[in-house]
Amino acid sequence: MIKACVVGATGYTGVELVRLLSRHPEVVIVGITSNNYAGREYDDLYPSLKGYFSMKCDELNVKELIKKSDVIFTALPSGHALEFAGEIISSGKKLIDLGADFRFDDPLVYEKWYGKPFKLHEGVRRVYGLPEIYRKKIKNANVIGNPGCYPTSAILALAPCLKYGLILTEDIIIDSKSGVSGAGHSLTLGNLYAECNESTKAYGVANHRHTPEIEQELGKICGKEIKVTFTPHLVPMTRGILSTIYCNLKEDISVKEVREAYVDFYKGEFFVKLLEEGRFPRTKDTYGSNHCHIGLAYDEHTGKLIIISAIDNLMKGASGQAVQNMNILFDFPEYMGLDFPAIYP
Ligand SMILES: NC(=O)C1=CN([C@@H]2O[C@H](COP(=O)(O)OP(=O)(O)OC[C@H]3O[C@@H](n4cnc5c(N)ncnc54)[C@H](OP(=O)(O)O)[C@@H]3O)[C@@H](O)[C@H]2O)C=CC1
Ligand SMILES: CC(=O)N[C@@H](CCC(=O)OP(=O)(O)O)C(=O)O
Repeated sequence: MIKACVVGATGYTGVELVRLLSRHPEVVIVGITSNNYAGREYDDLYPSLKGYFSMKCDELNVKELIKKSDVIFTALPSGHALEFAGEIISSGKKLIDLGADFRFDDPLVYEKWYGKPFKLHEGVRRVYGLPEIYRKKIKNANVIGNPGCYPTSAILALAPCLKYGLILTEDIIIDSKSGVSGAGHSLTLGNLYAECNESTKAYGVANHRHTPEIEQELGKICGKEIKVTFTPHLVPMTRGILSTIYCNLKEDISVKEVREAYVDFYKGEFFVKLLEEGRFPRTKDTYGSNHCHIGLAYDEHTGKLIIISAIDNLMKGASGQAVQNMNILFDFPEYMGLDFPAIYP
C-alpha cells in the first residue's frame, strides 16, 4: 500500500480525488488539508463519503505531510504548489499537481499567463501528465503537471491528426463547453445558480490561459509552432466538457485514413474511445468516468474535418487523470481504482 495526502481536499477536484483514492486497493489516505475547514470531519463536510472515508482536515503543514506520505496531490489554486515543491522533491517523495504550476516548458509562458514567478527546483523531473502521450516520461518523473481540463479534451482530440500530419496546422478552431464545477467551489457571482442556469456564455474569449497550454502540447506533437483559436463556454450543467474542433484536412487525405489513424494511435488505450462513424460524443456518456469519447466527421462542403471530444472535467480532466498518473508512477495497472463506466442517465 502507498500512502497519499491530498492538499486542498475540500475543493471540487480534491473531493473527487478523495472519492477515488478512498476506494483504490493500493492506497491509504494519510492526510488531507483545507484552508477554511481545518479541524472539521471530512464526512461531515461531504456526507457522500460517509462509511467510506473519515478523517479530520488539517491545516497545511508540508513537513508533516512529507513525513507520512509517499505521494502528495496538490489540488490548490495555481501558484501554491510551486512554493513547496522543492521540499517535497528533496525528500524523495512524489508530487502530482492538479494546478498549472508544472505544465509549462517555458517559465516565461507560465509567468505571463498565471502572473506568478516560476522557479524550477533542483532535482525536479517534471512532465506534462497526459498518459496517452507521455507514459514513459511519467514513469521516471517526480513531479507531474496534471493537464488542464480543456487542454485534455483538445489535445486527445487532435493528437492523431497532428502526429500523422493529416491536417493543416493553420486555422484550428477549438470550441469548448464546460460544466460549472470547472470553476471550483469558491463563491463567484457568475457561477451562482440564477446567473448560469438556463444560460450559456463564452468567456476568456481570445485570451483564455489554456490556449498556451494547448499550443505547447500540440506544437510538440507535430514538431512545429502551432496557434489555435480557443473559445470556452460555460453551460448549465455540473460536470463535463465537450470540445468541437474544426480543422482543414490535407487534400490528399481521406476520412477513412483519418479514422485508421485514430484507431492506430489509441490502440490499447483503455480510457480513450473512438465512436463509430456517424456517432458523436455526449458529456452524459463520460459523466463520472475517466474516459474520453471522440467522434469524427468530414464536411465535404467546406473540406473541414470536425472532431468532437467529451470528458468529465473532474475525472479525465483532473482527478481521474491524476490517479492514472499515480498508477503509472507506482507501477499499478493504469486503470486501477478507475475501472468503472460513466453514470447514466
Ligand atoms: N475544477 C476543475 O474542473 C479543474 C480544476 N483544475 C485545477 O485544480 C486546482 C483545484 O481546483 P478546484 O478543486 O476546482 O478548486 P476549488 O476552489 O474547488 O478548491 C481549492 C482548494 O484549495 C484550497 N485552498 C484555496 N486557497 C488556499 C490557500 N491559500 N492555502 C491552502 N489551501 C487553499 C481550498 O480550501 P477551502 O476549501 O478551505 O477553501 C480548496 O480545498 C486548481 O488549480 C484548478 O485550476 C484543473 C482541472 C480541472
Ligand atoms: C468553467 C471554468 O471556469 N473552468 C476553468 C478551468 C479550470 C482549470 O483547469 O484551470 P487551471 O489551468 O488553472 O488548472 C477556467 O476556465 O478557468
